[in-house]
Formats: sequence, C-alpha cells, structure tokens
Amino acid sequence: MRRSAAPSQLQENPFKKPKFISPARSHPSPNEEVAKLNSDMKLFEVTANKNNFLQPQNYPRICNFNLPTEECAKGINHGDNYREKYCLEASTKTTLDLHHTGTGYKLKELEKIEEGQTMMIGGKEIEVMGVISPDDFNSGRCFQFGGGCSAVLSSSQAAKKSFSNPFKSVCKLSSKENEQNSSQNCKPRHDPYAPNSLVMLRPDKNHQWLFNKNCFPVVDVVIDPHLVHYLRPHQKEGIIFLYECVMGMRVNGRCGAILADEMGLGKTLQCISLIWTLQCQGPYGGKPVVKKTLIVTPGSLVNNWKKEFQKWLGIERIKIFTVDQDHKVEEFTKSPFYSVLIISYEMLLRSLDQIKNVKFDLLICDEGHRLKNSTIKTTTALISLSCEKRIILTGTPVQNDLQEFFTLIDFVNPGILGSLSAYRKIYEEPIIISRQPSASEEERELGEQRAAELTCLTGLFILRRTQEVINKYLPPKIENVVFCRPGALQIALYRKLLNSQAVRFCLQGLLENTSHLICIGALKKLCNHPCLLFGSIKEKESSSTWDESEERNLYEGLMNVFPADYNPIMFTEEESGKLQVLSKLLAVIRELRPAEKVVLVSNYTRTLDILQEVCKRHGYAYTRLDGQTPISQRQQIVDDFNSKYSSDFIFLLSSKAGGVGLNLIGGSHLILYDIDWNPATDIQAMSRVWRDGQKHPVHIYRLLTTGTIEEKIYQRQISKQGLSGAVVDLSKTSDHIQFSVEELKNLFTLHESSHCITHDLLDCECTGENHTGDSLEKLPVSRNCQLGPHQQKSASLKPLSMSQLKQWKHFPGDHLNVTDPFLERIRENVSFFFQNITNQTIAI
Ligand SMILES: Nc1ncnc2c1ncn2[C@@H]1O[C@H](COP(=O)(O)OP(=O)(O)OP(=O)(O)O)[C@@H](O)[C@H]1O
Ligand SMILES: [Mg+2]
Repeated sequence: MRRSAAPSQLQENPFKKPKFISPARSHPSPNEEVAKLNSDMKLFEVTANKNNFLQPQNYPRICNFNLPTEECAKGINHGDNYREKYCLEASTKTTLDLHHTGTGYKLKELEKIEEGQTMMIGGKEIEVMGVISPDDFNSGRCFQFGGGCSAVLSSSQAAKKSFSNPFKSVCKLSSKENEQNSSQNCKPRHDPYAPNSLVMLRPDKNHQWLFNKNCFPVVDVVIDPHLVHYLRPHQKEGIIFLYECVMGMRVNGRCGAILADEMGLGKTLQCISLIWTLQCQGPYGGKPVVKKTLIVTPGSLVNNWKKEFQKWLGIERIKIFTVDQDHKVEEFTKSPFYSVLIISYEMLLRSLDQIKNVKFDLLICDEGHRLKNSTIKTTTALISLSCEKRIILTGTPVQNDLQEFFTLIDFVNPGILGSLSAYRKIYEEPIIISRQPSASEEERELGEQRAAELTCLTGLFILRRTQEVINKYLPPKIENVVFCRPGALQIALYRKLLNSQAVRFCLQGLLENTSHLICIGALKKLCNHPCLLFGSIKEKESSSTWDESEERNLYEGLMNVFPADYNPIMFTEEESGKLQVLSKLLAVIRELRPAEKVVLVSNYTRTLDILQEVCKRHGYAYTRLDGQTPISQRQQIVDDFNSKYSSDFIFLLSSKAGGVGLNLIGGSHLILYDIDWNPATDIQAMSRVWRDGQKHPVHIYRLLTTGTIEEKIYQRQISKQGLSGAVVDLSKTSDHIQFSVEELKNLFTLHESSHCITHDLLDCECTGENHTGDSLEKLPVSRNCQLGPHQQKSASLKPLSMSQLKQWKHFPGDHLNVTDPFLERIRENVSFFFQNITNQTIAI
C-alpha cells in the first residue's frame, strides 16, 4: 500500500493530481456506516504525514506504526476479508470496506477506483491512498505503522520522528566539536579484532541520521573481554539483542526490550554486561550512552543484584547504590559517585518523587511480569518515569492472557500496539474467537494470521530462551511427581466436605460466584493437613459473622468427623498422606546424602508452620523465608543457607513471597509441598535450585494427594502451561480456562479407587508396569480428557505438556523394582510416581 500526500501537502507534491469523482448520492442515509467518518477517526498518526514528501514514491508501505484509534478499530474485523480493502485519506482518515458501506457511490464506480482519486463521503473529501492486499488486512499489518513486522526493520526511524529540519547541518561541526572528535574517544574501548571479542552491531545510516546529529565517527562497541570470558553463548546473544533494542536499532527507534529467558539463564549477568558497556561506550565517538541506570526488583532480590554486580565486575568498576531502610534515595541523588540505583518495587512507590528528579537513561524491571496490569500503582509509577530505554526481565513472560501481554509490550515500547481498545479489536478478539471450538474457518484463519503477525512484530524485541541452553552446564535433574495416598481422617473429612450443602449448591449454580473458591480452599487445606481445616473451622466459629457466613454450609457437621479430643497443635504425620511422605523423604535424604540440603516450599504460611514444627520434632536445623521476613534480612538468609559452612538442613520457603529470582543452590533437593493454580508459581519455585553454580544432582519432588483436587489442579496446570507458552508463541493454540459446572463437578469428586487419575487421563495403555515411555509414542491419542474443550476437538491440540508427561517414566508405588533409593523409601505411602531425568550422566 502506498500512502499519498495529505491535501495540505499537495502544493509541495506536484506529482499528485487527484481526480474528483462526484458521488451518485451526495447525502448518504444516516444509518449507513459512513457515519463513522468523523473527525476523530484517524488511521494514521499525523506525524507520518509530515514525512510523506520525504518518502520515495516506490516505498513499499508507508503508514504510521501508531495503530488506529478506538473509533477506527471498529469494523476492522468485519467484512469480506478476501476482497480488497481501501485505505482512504482526507484531512481525516479511516479504513473502509467500500463494498459494504453506504458511500453514495455505485459499486461499479468503486470497483474502478484508483489510487490518488478523491471522493466525497459524509461531507468529507476522501483520497484513496492505496489498496490493501487481503494478506495485509488479514494479518492486521495494514493497521501498523511501517507495515508490520516485515517492514519494521527497514522502514526505519524516519517515520516515527517528525521531520523537523532536514537541512540542519548534521555534518557541519563546530571547530571545537571537530577537534574533540578527532582527538578523543574515537577508538573502541576494547580491541574488536581480538580473538573471542564480542562486538555490537554498527548503526546503519538511518540510525546515524537520527542519533548522530554531531557526526561523531562511528566506533565499535565491544563488550569488556573480562566479562566475555564468563559469558555463555546464549548470554552473548542476549547482550547483542538487548543492545540493539535499547539503541533503537530493531524497531523504529523504539528502545524497549523484554528478556523473557527461562529462570536461571543469567538475565542478571546479561543486564550487567549491557549496563557496563553502555556506561563506558557508545557507537558515536565512543561516547557513553548511559549515565544512570535504575533497576527495580522484588525486595528479596535487591541485594542479590548488588552481589551479582560485585561477582562479575568487582567493587571498583561500577558504583551501585541499593535503597533500604537506612539508605534513602536522596543519598543517591546527591552523590555523583553512583551510577546504578537498585530499588524494590515497594520502595519505588514510596520514593517516586525523588526518583522522578533523577534522569535515568536505562530502566530495568526485574521480574517484570508483575507489571501486567496497567491500573496497578507500580505500573503507573513506572510508566510515569520518562526513561525511554526500558527492559523487562521475566522468567514467566505472560502468565494468563493477551491483555497482560499488551501491558508489558506497551510498557517497554509505548504505543507500539496502538491503544488498548484498538489492540483488542485487531488482535485479541480475532485471536480469542479463532480459538473457540465454534469458530468458523474464516475466523480461525483470521485469528491465526493476526496471532502470527503479533508474534512477529513483538518478537523483534522479546527474547526467550529455554532452560535447554544451559542444561549442558548443569548437573542432572531428577523430577518426581509423587501421588501420596490420603490418610483415613483426610478421606473421611473429604467425603463430608463434598457432601456439604455448600458444595451441592455450587454444583447446582445456586451460590454466588466465589462460593466454589471457599470450597476449593477448604479441600486444599485438608490435603495439606486436617489440622489446618480444624483451625479454620474453629476460627470461623468464634467469629461474630459465623451465623451468616457461607462457610457454615460447608463446615456443618465437620467437627464430628475429627476425634473428640482432637488437638491441632498435637497433629500427627499419619493424618496427612503428604506429610507422611515428606517426613520419610527428609529422613532418607539425611541418611543417604548427609551433606546435602533441602528446600521445602509451600504457598501457605500456616502450612509452613506445620512443616517447621516437623523440622523441630525431628531435630532438623532449618531456616525460613516468607512474606514476614524483613527484606533487609532476606539475602543474608539465602547466603547463609548457600554457604558450605551452614548447618541448616532445610530452607522453608514461601513460594509466593520469595519464589522469584532467588538462588538457592545450597540446596539440591526441592520439595513442593502444595500446588498452585498458576503453574508459573510452582515452576518459579522449582527453578531455585537447578541453576548455574549447582554442584549436586538435583532432586525435585512435587507432592500431590491421590484422587483429590490437587491432581485436578495439576492437570489444569499442565494445560495452562501450554497457555503460558502460547503467549510468547502466540500462534500456538491455547485454552482459556474457566470453571464450567462440568469442571466443578470434576473438581469436587474424590477418586478413591484410582492410583492416579492423572495417569488414567493420559490414555496410557500401561498396566501399571514400569513405563519408560518409549513405546507410548506409537499409541493413539484419541481419548477425551478433562483438560478443556480442545481435547474433544482434535488429538493434535492436546496440550504438549500432557503428552510430555506421558513420556516420563511412571510406575505405581507398589511396583516391584523401584530403583531410585529415595522413592524406594517412601513408596509405602505413595500410589503412583512420575519421574523424569534431565542430563543423566551419572547414576543417581
Ligand atoms: N555465565 C555464567 N557462568 C556461571 N554462572 C552464571 C553465569 N551466568 C549466570 N550465572 C549464575 O547463575 C545464577 C542464576 O542467574 P540469574 O539469577 O541471573 O538468573 P535469572 O535468569 O535472573 O533467573 P530468574 O528468572 O530465576 O531470576 C546466578 O547465581 C548467576 O551468578
Ligand atoms: Mg532474575
């Protein structure tokens, strides 16, 4: 599509001679779609117009990247996609499908319409800018400035920046500047030709035109060989990527990036390398690009960042300031000494005013997935900072939906996807519609093309590498999913809860939306330990609102199931299947690997209390990090645990409080005591130990209570993981998981006779024998399972992770030949195991 000049520019463009076509009807009826043409409707931003006359006539696609406004986005997905769409321009512009609109013109006239022609519609003079190909419409590319991702790199910055003064003497320097240029900073800081040197891309002509106004000589930017020596290959690539993004070399002069490498891939080191490079070097005359950097990170990681700086750069090269209770932002502001400020998200909010006074050139948001909602305070605060070069780091890029995805993208590269409402119309709606089972072929195609375009566009500044890239540097990892038989008291209580009025009402849809969450919460507590449920009931009963509370319907008669003299403080391990397994597991680790340590994770503080009590009873030395742990103490606790001199055997970790970013390589066994709905929370926790620096083979145990809600959550997690992956690769099919009544029925069923309902769902033909998974590949995957509507649709749409699980070695607890010595010791209380070994180089 070619953009023609706006009427106002015609004087300057003698080649344009618009023909005027008189409308057959001068006044279209009011209910015709043409009424949409009003002065608010702009398809392309005005800044692009200013550049029009600069663009060569044969330029492939010259539209502004800024997407349509809300108004214009209406109707974008409708109409016959296979017909040509016309992009019109007048003093106001819009997109119309003329075949479908009441333009007042005859169809024949419209078919003959040519580029450059003008016409009157709704009292406005419209000029045909060009024809949009079906391909460009379907992909949504035509709504983007620069013509979508294929043109992003080449269309360059020229279109973004308004054309201010092309004749400014860009290459005429004052004699003083000339002198400076020729004499200093014109040599690369490090030798670009040295063996193993890591040299950044040189800026192209467009970049130089925009950013090298003073015509400094172009100098190679070379990463400090001191750092290169340590960098893994993927980290070198990551640094190149970050450099190109923040320098505006990848997308139209926009300077944002999302580094979404999986956990443990060393995102910190990649950023440190970038900061150090930009602080000392630049492509123009060697002048540093960045003076001050702001790093915002969860509280528990503030000191970890500092430590990483010291680990890789020592204490002399770069001066870091971390904000805490005793070190306020003012200190940083006043001192010219520091170049990097590291602050927690919480502190940032408190010190926003001071921070706004500092000019930061680079902003890094660690664990940036927390910015997923633009209405939350932290996001608003960060958006308010004027810094253009923005990087989001996250191991779990976008956890739930396309809207979160938008917020992250819009944060790093504001406006690149247009307004939220336009984004919804152009991308989100068609993508979601296309994934519904009822989608027509056309809807499916449109959605897929829009998803592909979105992935392609955002892929320019999102980088995600998976764990595999560092596998070879890591010791083996043995992952186990352990299905623990529930205790007798647990089964009795579970049955009672399922028979409660509250659960029955839920299934009949008679209660409010949140009621099922209360029921789910009670079942989860019970799975962890009956004493937790007992505690909750007691607490509720003594509260003043007990009589009207919804829990009454749930807890009715439950106390009678507990022994009369039940004392939650004196809980026993036998009362909970998982606790029994845990206790045996700790004992066998202690016995077989006395020098190794365990990270024990739960989502609940109260559960951690119980686990802590178990540690005390068995005399295990432990340490604990949860939401209550003061931020200032967190790194010390982590360091102590990781130290080889530490006597702690167990690290009790609240995954929600401290799961992200921590390095707990002192532990080589990690036990996930309970399960979260969001797979990301669990994956985060599990990634704490299997990471660079780990010396021992890592054992991960995920404990689930057989036949209960925990298994169902696990099954949903596996399908949700597919969703999480699908956001980075949007062209993958995904399910949007919601609770249907059917699903609630499934959630609220106890499968007492099954060894493992997850295995039952796998459609695996093994008869409980030890399965290596090899032969399973050939089995037909045809059975419907309960993981969402897509399963019924086609076997190929089954979430990958579910089929991956099928490839894991699996066997029942009573299997005769359990070779793993740790599993061997706990199998008495276990109904089923899944096991997967990565990097198996040695015997376990
Ligand atoms: N090239 C390397 N050589 C040795 N160790 C490394 C290297 N890169 C990173 N590490 C170490 O690996 C560990 C994990 O790195 P880091 O904390 O940066 O991971 P991450 O990608 O931020 O993960 P998460 O998403 O969990 O925060 C750190 O202890 C770090 O020092
Ligand atoms: Mg990190």
